Amino acid sequence: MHAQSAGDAPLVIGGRAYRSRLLVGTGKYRDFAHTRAAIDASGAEIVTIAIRRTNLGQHPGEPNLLDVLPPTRFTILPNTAGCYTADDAVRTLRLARELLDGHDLVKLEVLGDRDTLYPNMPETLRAAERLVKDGFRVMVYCADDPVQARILEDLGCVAIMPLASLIGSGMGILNPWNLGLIIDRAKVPVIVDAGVGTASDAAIAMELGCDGVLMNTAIAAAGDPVRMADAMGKAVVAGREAFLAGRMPRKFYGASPSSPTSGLIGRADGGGG
Ligand SMILES: CC(=O)[C@@H](O)[C@H](O)COP(=O)(O)O
Repeated sequence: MHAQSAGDAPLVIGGRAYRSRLLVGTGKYRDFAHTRAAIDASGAEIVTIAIRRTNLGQHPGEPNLLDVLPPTRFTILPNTAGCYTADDAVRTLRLARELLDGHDLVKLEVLGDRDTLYPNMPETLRAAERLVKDGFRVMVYCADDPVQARILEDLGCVAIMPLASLIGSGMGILNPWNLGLIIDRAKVPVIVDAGVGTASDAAIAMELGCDGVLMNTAIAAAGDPVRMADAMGKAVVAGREAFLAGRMPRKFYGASPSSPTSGLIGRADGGGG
């Protein structure tokens, strides 16, 4: 387990506190054993599972991911990967609630097209409204649009999850300014979801003030997923520490010597550098 930043509050989502601010996916691994090994190395406590692609008991007799990731140990976050309409997403999460004995913390994603996997925001808003009314605690994958993010929060979503870049692209954070606007306004946790490629991306998300980071491909598709998972866990803690510490002000195109400039031996001009 990667240490929580000293003196930091836990991440609270839907009324439950977590020490780790790294959330991970479960897809794209060679087998369930590798999935578990990488998740253990990441220190993540919340793991998201694509209900349409993973057996959680809907296919009796086949390997069940819950045997490898027991809900007694992990918070299971069913997600609607592969859903393109609000109807599909709502139906999928109702199935998940049945399979998981009434579990109601879910990740909503309604995709807009098969090339970009960009969120379809009108359908996402429709689904979020229905799910919240139906008693779900909804964490929602969304565009990095501050207005849409605020509408989702007003609808009652428990976490806002803007993309860093396209799902599976590993392109990192393409619009830190929009993320900053979302973070400044949100009263629920903001968790960057999708597009993280390497540890520095995760650290930057946390330095920006995100409450957490969700990722899958950067770990599962790494040369050594267990090692990358460990690196991601450390990066999230390091980024959070830097955010809490408060970065120095930037000096755009203005240097400032890092050593004293007065009283230098044998120099009348102060030197510097
Ligand atoms: C696992 C999951 O929920 C994905 O839909 C998510 O958006 C992660 O994206 P990356 O694979 O780019 O990390």
